[in-house]
Amino acid sequence: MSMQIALRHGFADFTLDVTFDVPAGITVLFGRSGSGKSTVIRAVAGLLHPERARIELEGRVLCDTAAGICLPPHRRRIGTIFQDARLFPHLTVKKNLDFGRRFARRSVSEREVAQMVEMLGIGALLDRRPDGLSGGEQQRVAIGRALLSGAELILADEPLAALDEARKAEILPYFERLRDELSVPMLYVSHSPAEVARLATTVIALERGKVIAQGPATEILSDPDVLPVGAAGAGALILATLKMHHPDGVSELSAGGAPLFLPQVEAVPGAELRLRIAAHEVILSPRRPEGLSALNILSGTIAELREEPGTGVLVVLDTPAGRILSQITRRSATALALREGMPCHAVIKTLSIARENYGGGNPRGV
Ligand SMILES: Nc1ncnc2c1ncn2[C@@H]1O[C@H](COP(=O)(O)OP(=O)(O)OP(=O)(O)O)[C@@H](O)[C@H]1O
Repeated sequence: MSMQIALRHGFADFTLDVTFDVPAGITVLFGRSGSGKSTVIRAVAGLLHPERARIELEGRVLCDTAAGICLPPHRRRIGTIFQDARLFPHLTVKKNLDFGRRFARRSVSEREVAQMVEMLGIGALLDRRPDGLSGGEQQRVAIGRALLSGAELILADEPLAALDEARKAEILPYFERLRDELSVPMLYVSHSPAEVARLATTVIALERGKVIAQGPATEILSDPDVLPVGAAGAGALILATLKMHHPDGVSELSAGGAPLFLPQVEAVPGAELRLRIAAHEVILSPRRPEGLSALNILSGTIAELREEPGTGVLVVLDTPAGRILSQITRRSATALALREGMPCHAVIKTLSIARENYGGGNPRGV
């Protein structure tokens, strides 16, 4: 399953000019406000007629301006999930799901519906109407409706933006399941680094209407050239395997052979997890620290020192667990005489890796 997108469209003060592929899994369009994310979504959905475009989904041409082809939205076989669920208020959850099915291009069996209902945890809601559901529940129904329409691609335009933190935490695992258990690719818009780290298989980073980087999430998020949200949002994404739960409530993981400790992780030993480690949470020490309360020490080599506007320095450390970013002051960098190629140790407090910063599933970008 894949999609190829090449788009060019100009507004008075803005030109979008992008070319990228959407492979299996979740491809996150990531970038600051005004970088062009929604314009891409609208063009792919068929809600905006671009000046020049070629969009192909599974070998089907949805839009080829050179050939005068531009299919209307209802012929694209694309399901869309917006910030607000946009369910029909007068219909029950079951009828809302049936509505998606009615417009499916292929017949969707009762078994498929039952699987989807189970996957999204909405079985108990089927006879209820949308106004009695929480925002997170409504969004899960909207996802079900989009998937049951027989869509070959799901567009998700900031689907969590209108939810509070508790509802976001409730719905993120469902997106993880869709990513890992379904073959339908998803193009997902977000400007939250934590959300990108948790969900993205592939990241397309946009800036002023151009793609500035694209590739597997682990590479793009650890690349100091790609900080669409600014240095303050910098953080690395590393992959780890859960080893065991200790009786004192700490879970032990292994990241590239290096041990890491987190507060009780809700997963079984052997599970693969992705961890986002924010750059401002990482302390550096040229010598291996001893006698600290912090449990996680990753040893590595400084790959790059990058001056940031203001007083900061972003340090890129290569470790067996992957690239780690650390945001420190220029004063600290000078005091520690940090330089590229130097061995260094990253100290990460166990509690600084918050629940919303780790998630399970297929993180390797396949
Ligand atoms: N219909 C329009 N007419 C003129 N300019 C537009 C139009 N739609 C979008 N733009 C401009 O195109 C640029 C990109 O907008 P777009 O909504 O795609 O960005 P975005 O990355 O989705 O932003 P956000 O995260 O705030 O939603 C902005 O400068 C915006 O003002």
